[in-house]
Amino acid sequence: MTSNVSAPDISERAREAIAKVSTGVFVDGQWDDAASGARFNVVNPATEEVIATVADGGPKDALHAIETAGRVQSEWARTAPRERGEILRRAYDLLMVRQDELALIMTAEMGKPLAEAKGEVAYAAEFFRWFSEEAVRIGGDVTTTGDGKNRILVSREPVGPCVLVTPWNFPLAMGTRKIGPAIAAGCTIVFKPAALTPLSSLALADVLVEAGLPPGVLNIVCTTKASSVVSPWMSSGVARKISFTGSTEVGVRLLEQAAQHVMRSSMELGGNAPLIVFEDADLDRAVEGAFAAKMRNMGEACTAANRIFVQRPVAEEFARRLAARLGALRVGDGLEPGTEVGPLVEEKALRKVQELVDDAIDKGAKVVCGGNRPDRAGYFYSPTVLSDVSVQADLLTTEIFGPVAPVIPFDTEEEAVRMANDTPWGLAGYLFTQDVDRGFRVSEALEVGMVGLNTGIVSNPAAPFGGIKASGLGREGGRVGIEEFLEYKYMAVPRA
Ligand SMILES: O=CCCC(=O)O
Repeated sequence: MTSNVSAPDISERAREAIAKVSTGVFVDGQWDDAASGARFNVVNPATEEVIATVADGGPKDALHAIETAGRVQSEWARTAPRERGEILRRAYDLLMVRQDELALIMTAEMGKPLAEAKGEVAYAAEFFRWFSEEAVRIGGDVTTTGDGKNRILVSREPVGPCVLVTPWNFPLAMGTRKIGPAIAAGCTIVFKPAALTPLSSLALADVLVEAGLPPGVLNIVCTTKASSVVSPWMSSGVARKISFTGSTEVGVRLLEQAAQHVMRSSMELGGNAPLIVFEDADLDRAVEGAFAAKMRNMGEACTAANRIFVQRPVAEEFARRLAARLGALRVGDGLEPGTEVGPLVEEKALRKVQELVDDAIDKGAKVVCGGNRPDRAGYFYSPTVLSDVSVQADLLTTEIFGPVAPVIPFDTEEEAVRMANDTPWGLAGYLFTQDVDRGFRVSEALEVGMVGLNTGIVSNPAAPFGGIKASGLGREGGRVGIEEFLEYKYMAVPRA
């Protein structure tokens, strides 16, 4: 990254940007303290310093938010689609105008390097642009019954008030990917962002207000006790839909709660993505693809390549080249110019990564690069490549969520596909081959919702993002993204 701004200036600009963020509970267009008056700390994972405090919401705040969303729903559903689309389009423009400022906030609260944070702001904004275009294309259908006696008029209506719960790893984009289609469809929202990264979401509220979103359509409650806010929403009988991104364990609990009120549910849950490199692959391309699939967001992505299977004749060479790529990366505070790998989000995450690597080494893995913590404050872990990883190693059955690339050799295509599918998860998978038939054959055999064929990136606002098996239900983005927020209604009208 090139920059003519020195590190202290950037930290100062980050402080100024954070100081502008409203840090209360946001309900009915008003910012308030939490009913309990409690606040919690937001910590910069690179420096371990407190950078802000945020209102720590609880059940009272949650009830106020869901009642508001319920009260405003029918009026909001009647707004012109073009009006909803234009609010989203203005919000897209505002996000892009504030790209630098939002990136500074994101890097300070979450750790990703500034260049990646800017990339995420653009990615997040694109969901608003995409759904601004979808708002005016909510179609219907007119047909006739088979016996010719009735007309069938099919219309699409907003599903109703939505509970949106997002994770810390993409603090802005996971919000816009849910808020965009909800607004486009005419749904009101109660939204709980992750407690580790609330500032980006709170800044987004200000953007939407400036873009003209009416009071009560979006209500935000941050909290350190997720169930004290989300459970009242789920049991309110007012919320008609839950859209959650996070762990499979929490997703299952939310589905149980959703079942009590038969709520529509979209779940974007964990992953354990396989990445397969066949001996006929263009190895440079495979290394770059594996690098992207592993190192995007420091490995803290549900799409991250968690298990890299490489055909035996090229396994050693591939591991060597990948290690050369990862080992050369500059690790540091995301706000420092030139940083390519930031810290992990919190100490717990760091400990987990360290334990997984130690376990793999105990079970015979060789460290090709990394395998340790750099000697500095903050939750840093060195980019790591492990080769000859045993299938018994815990990191092959656990979402690593860190910059660790385990390389596992294989002999045959059947063996690679069998190992790739040997997991309860099914979010993303990647493969590298120059054989067209094999490319399609293996893509079709992988039990996942998304395949990268000779590419390490699958995420795009125009694509239906989501998984199968324990990785979730429903899709976000693409043409189908808005469907998750719409219900069908049909009228039968006699043709007499
Ligand atoms: O962690 C989930 C990845 C999200 C994305 O790639 O859009």
